[in-house]
Amino acid sequence: MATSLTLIATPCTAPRSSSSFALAPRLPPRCSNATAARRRAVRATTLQSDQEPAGSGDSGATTTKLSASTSVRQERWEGDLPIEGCLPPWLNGTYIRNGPGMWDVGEHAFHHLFDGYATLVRVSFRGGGGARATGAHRQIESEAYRAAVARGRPVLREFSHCPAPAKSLLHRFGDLVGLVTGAALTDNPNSAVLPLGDGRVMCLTETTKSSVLIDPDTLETVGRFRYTDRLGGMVQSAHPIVTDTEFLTLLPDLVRPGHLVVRMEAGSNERKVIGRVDCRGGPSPGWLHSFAVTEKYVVVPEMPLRYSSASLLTSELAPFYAFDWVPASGSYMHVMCKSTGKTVASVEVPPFMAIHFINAYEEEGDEAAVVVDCCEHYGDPAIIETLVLSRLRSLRGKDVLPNARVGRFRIPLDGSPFGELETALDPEEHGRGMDMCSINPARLGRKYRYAYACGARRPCNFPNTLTKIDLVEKKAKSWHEEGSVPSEPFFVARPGATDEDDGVVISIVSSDDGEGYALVLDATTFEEIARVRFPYGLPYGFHGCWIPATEE
Ligand SMILES: CC(=O)/C=C/C=C(C)/C=C/C1=C(C)CCCC1(C)C
Ligand SMILES: CC(/C=C/C=O)=C\C=C\C=O
Ligand SMILES: [Fe+2]
Repeated sequence: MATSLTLIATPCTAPRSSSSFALAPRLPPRCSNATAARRRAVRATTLQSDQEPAGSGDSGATTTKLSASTSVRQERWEGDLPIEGCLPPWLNGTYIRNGPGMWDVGEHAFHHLFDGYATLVRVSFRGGGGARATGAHRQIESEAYRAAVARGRPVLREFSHCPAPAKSLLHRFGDLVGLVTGAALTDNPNSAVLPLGDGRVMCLTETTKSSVLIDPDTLETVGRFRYTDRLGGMVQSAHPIVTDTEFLTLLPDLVRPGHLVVRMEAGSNERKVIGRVDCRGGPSPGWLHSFAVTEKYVVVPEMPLRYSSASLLTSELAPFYAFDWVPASGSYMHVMCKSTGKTVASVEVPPFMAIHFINAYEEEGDEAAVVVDCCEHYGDPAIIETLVLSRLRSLRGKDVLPNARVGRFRIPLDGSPFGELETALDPEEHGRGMDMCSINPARLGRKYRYAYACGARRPCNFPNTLTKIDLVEKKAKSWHEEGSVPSEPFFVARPGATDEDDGVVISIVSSDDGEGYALVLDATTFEEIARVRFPYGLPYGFHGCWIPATEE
């Protein structure tokens, strides 16, 4: 059983003490900004790293006291963070990362990585002469989280967890209503965190009700994001595409298999339909965690891992939780014009399995096409099972991470019925592991050269490197530290930069020896330039965002 760490009810700024954790002198002393004052760590008063496990469940193996998949319940922590190395003078702003940091509640231990209650980690950087970093860590107070803490068990349906059916007939009727209306589904927004064009910051996952606003400074949960339209639907992409002016997302239609492509203007709460794509395979839409856009088009993927209507209606788990693997139903890619809502291409493609799309762009000329890149798992849904917590905890060091690659689709725009899928670079370049990607946002929807992702240094059971992929030279550079699990490498451009890789990459690392720190890599060289340590280990998390500081 993995240990769970509970850091509850800590004051906003907990008592400060001298740092008692090692600051490894990995970087030249002349470059260190970690003055004595800044070395002061803020220790949460209730830190109990040797606390007994909170649940018994199926999490399996014995582990070290803190690892990436150890639950850390942190109601609120804020403090100064010591910096090792040099923050670039221009790095002024806030990085926030979302993810499932709490997989145990009461006696209940969750089964899958995607089940955990949403946990935010913030690092605010002020680079240059008076460099400073402050951090924060807080649970998102979703209805699912609050109910689970109050009852000592999950009450709503999570990714791999269905609450037991009610015993009485009357309550069974209540269950049915919950299933049909979606009220029984989680609102635990543990996937992405997105600054909207109007300054609001949204966290979300794949249920529509999971869209929640947070305060980026205090990490406080502001409240549910209420869509004022009447589009309904229970499910959404966990990765809307957000720019300064708009928010684009897909709403799978589970009744009449298809997807609504919708747009919401910055400042609005009303989504408007751009168009609808009908699914080609059945019996239901393919799982849609993320999608891609080009400058003119929205690309809607349809893969053979499909929502299981039976599971959703009965609250019983399907072979892949809420999904069925239906290879015979085929794989397709659809391309919709953003301005007309017309589907301009709908092609059959080789079988694929992708959770995250990297980017897409248009190729003009005689052979006009849309090129779409994704983290592709060789058309095998086994990656879902790889992310079961007991496997993550018990198989560390075993080479059981399924192979993945940068999959590149070419979707012809001339009416041809088939699209191609090829491997964009030799997967050995990134250890045959590939997921949790980002790009320079200035290249969104345009031809691009670099992607940042988590790759593998084998043997491993989970991606354990930060990798910069050069899609032109077909090469990769990696950062790796034994026993460390880094989260998605998030690219932040230097203000005024023109080169695509002029900036830094930020990731939060959870290490086996119980450390948690934000790592800052030079995006060009992919060398470490700074790390900023938290006073205790942090659980693994998914996706991040960057909010530039406003001029003082
Ligand atoms: C964290 C991540 O990558 C994915 C999370 C997905 C979730 C929480 C999916 C939840 C769902 C249900 C609870 C039932 C309905 C279907 C579905 C949206 C998959
Ligand atoms: C951790 C993960 C997906 C997270 C969802 O947002 C996928 C990891 C895949 C491993 O290669
Ligand atoms: Fe994701």
